[in-house]
Amino acid sequence: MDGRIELIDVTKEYKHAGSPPVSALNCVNLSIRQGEFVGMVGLNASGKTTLARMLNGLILPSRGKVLVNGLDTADLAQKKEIRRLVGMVFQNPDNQIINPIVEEEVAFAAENLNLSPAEVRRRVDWALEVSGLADLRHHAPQMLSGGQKQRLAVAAVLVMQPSYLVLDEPTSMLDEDGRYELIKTLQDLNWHQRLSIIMISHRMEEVAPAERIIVLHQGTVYLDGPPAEVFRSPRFALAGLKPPPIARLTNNLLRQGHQIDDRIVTLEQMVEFLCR
Ligand SMILES: Nc1ncnc2c1ncn2[C@@H]1O[C@H](COP(=O)(O)OP(=O)(O)OP(=O)(O)O)[C@@H](O)[C@H]1O
Repeated sequence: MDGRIELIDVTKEYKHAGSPPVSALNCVNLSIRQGEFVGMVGLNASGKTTLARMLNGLILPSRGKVLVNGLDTADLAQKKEIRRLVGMVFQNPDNQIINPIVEEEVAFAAENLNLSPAEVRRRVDWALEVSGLADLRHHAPQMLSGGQKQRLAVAAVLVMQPSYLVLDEPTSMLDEDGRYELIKTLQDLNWHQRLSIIMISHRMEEVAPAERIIVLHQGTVYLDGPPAEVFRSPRFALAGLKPPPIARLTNNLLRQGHQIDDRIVTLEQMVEFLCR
């Protein structure tokens, strides 16, 4: 049976002595299948980071349950396996990299899994290859560009052979080239390795290639569906969000009566359509 992450009636309240509780998530129900590419968007403070960190048990629900392939994130005995199944990549790669050489950084996580040296080597070679870093394996991480560092953070998670990769605004510190390379790497991992990608971003053009977009608004799942439907929904604007330029172009053309595939939301899809 295919795996999935399930959130069942999940509520999260942050409590600090002396202040009223802050409600970050309200009764969220979600199911993310293994192999899906999900973009998660929403205004500041809508609950995205809280939800992302719940997916591998970094944050536990105040009420409700999070199940990863059936394992409860609140069950301490499952913590190690859940952290292996659900890899996390954060905003700033500099905060995640601790080893002086690229391949040592990638090997580090695998060495903690009690694998044979041959298996560690095999996984490191594979992770560097699929992250496009094979030629940089002997470099010092601080010599890498922002985009390369972020792909190193991805490679360091991949050696654990996760089923899900959760990325919290991974491109926010990258330039355009770095963003493009990272998104391309994530798409390849999703297509070729069937790795689930769950990516938070403020840039709609980055989540447009996903197969599903989840919009969080005031701690609830406000919209959930294929990108074209989500971007066209009146609720998308009500959540304070603006579709990416190509989705707006497609909608304008449709409104003017042009014959165009209404699912087009990315530049690549538009180019393919026009060249057909
Ligand atoms: N550790 C915490 N203690 C108290 N309140 C918190 C804590 N972490 C988050 N919050 C509050 O929970 C709500 C949701 O925050 P969260 O960081 O999950 O939102 P977000 O959508 O990721 O925001 P952003 O886009 O700004 O990163 C906000 O009101 C935030 O202030």
